[in-house]
Amino acid sequence: MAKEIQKEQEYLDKVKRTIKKQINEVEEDAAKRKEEVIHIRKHFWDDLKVNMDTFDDYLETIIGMRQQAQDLSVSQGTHRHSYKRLEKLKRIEKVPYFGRIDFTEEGTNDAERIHIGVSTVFDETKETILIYDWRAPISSVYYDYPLGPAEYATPEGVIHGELEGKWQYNIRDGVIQSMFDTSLTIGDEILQEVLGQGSNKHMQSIVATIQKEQNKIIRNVRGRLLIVQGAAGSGKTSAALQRIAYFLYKYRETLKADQIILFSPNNMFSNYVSHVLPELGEENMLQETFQSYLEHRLGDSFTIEDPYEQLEYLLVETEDPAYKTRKASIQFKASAHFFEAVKKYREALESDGMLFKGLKFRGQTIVSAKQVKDIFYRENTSLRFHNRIDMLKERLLKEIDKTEKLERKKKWVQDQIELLSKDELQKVYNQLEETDEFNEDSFEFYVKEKKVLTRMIVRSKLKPLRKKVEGLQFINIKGLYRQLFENSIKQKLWEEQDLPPEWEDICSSTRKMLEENKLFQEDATPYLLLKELIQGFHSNTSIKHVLVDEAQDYSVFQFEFLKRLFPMAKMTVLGDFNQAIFAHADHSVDFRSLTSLYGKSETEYINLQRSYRSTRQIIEFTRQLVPEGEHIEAFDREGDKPILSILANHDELHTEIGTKIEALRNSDYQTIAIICKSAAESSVAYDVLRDRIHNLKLVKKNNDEYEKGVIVIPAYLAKGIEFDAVVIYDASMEVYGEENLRRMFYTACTRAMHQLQIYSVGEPNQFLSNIPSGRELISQG
Ligand SMILES: Nc1ncnc2c1ncn2[C@@H]1O[C@H](COP(=O)(O)OP(=O)(O)OP(=O)(O)O)[C@@H](O)[C@H]1O
Repeated sequence: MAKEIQKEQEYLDKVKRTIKKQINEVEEDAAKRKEEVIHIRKHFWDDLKVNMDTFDDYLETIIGMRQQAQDLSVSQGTHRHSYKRLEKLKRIEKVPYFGRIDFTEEGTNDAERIHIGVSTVFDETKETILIYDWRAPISSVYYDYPLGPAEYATPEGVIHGELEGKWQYNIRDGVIQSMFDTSLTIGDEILQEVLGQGSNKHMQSIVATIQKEQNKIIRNVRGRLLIVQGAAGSGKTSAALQRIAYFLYKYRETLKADQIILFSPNNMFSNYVSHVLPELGEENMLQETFQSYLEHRLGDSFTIEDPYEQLEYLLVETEDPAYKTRKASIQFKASAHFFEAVKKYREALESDGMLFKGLKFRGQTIVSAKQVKDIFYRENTSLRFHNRIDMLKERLLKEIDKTEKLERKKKWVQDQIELLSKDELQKVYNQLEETDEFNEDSFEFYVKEKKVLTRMIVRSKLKPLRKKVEGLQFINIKGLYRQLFENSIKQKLWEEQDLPPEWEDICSSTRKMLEENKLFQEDATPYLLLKELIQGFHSNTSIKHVLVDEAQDYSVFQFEFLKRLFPMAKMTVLGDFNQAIFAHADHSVDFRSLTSLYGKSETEYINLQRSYRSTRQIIEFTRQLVPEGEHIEAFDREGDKPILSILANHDELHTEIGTKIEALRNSDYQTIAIICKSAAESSVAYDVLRDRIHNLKLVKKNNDEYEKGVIVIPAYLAKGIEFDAVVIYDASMEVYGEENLRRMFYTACTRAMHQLQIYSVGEPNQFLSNIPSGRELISQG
């Protein structure tokens, strides 16, 4: 082995020398480019002859300026490119590669040694590849095959061959620390080591240890929709991010990072995952939360409840008299029934039920709401709905034209002219000057001036009304959404048995919110969908890939919406039913039902069963918390068993937590989370524990950064992230007594990588009662 390592170190040294040389070359080039840019910027005006005397001089000046600007932009582009290349080379200088395959292509005799790293490195001749990018076609063999026959797809066809050897390297600072022949070692040594390390403030890339099933997700480019259901910690987010890097490599000629968008649950999560792509030498994709999109579209008209407010209400306000109605409302409004009803409603509006706003100008009605409605249902009825809306818009604009003409004659216009400021008058003269009317004799000029002023005043006063009509604001969307919850429409849309018993109360509370210009979370997407179904969809055609993480928290409305919003994009949806903690979860989409979005032939489904985040002991415990959890496989990494400690009261609890945190800190754990059920419980816990735990932090929904150290956090905010050690604040029956909190509890426990400590004040919750104590879980107290 020592000999093998030495030989490999020689290869590594050669690679390092090549990289160093390239760094020097690129550095030189980058410096030159920089100087060029500075020179052009500094001497932009010196090198330019500015002469505006004649039209030809003027033209020449403009052409010269354009040329200079073009030169500057080219130099800046080249400089940026050199700089990027330099950054890439520097990043791989210390660890140029992490794996190797020895592959004999069919029809040849010798195995070629293929070293695999984060990016491609050529030798000096630029003909031989010293390191293959992990995304290159041949690199897939490294992830997909054990020794023996293997193949990989290239644009020219499938290459068959024999995989003769497969190695993993542990390289640090340019020195090989160890290397593993994966055909000899049992298990994945490097993966063991990586997973055994402490958690980080930011998520890390996994390219050195991508697993076969994850590679399928990363490289899948077949259909329009890829659905990934995966256990907690199975690498869904990781796979999503490496998939983006893969796209950026595979389609590098045509795809830019800002044509990819990742929908994430909150800003803290966005921040947590924001380092993976730069670490891989790629620019970050766009990131958005669904809530921020809703705010962007509806925030001007409504105050929109955010999903965490909604969840907090459901977790905490169980004694509120309106609680039952609200819960039923949330579930109903996320259901397929409601979705179908909204679509049916929009269709029904073609023949009846549209609501409009009348047009008024200076207190006078131009067209009343009723007249608009009459026009809509009388004219152009054979056209399609959206064309009818367009025709109606044109018609209303014409009515405004008529009004404009009439208004010009009115006295208020003359009054306004007299009140015009000097500046405004100047503007009119300028206009007249441009049209040559200035040269005419003074009487005519006076008449024209008046005309222009009159036109200008009436037009500018009517401008807001025109804008409203152009923006289709004459359609009363709020009224139309409200109408869905009125008795007048009830029979048309629903079968009595489809409606929840709380229907009447749901209707009145929804109407009340609308009157106050507020939208419950559960109303926001249906409202927007209805608006778009009526006014036509806003779409973004530049986005080519949409990835939705934590997709179990999205309703059928939201998926439909994303599909229509990004009509040119392929979609990747990643989630885990067992972590569906949102209120509508009972009625949330089964991922398989998403097939209807793009059809069966355009949809692929991948299931990830193996979990990598936590130790075997933690996974063996957590998988018992959820139905069919026995299918979840643990990666073989050993650790302590989770511990359940039952305490008599909160004083004891706080003393115990204080001691536990001290012990965890002494064991050098960097990220420790005390996970609570809700923000309310977190706040209570924090107030007591802050005096006992030094530098304790409370995480709230608007936190942007994932903090190292010891934090108190509600379970729903800990989603998607992980901690070295997790302390469940109070897993008692009192706190988690409801069956619908099972997934929340599971989500909280599965955040732990190395240590899981569960406390319960009094009797533990029912999810723990099925677990044979003393085996996976040791009971103390
Ligand atoms: N192939 C791998 N190599 C190294 N680490 C991995 C691999 N796959 C997953 N991990 C690690 O496992 C942890 C969990 O991964 P990730 O967060 O992507 O899982 P997830 O399925 O999105 O989890 P959750 O559903 O609980 O949010 C991370 O620390 C990640 O780095």
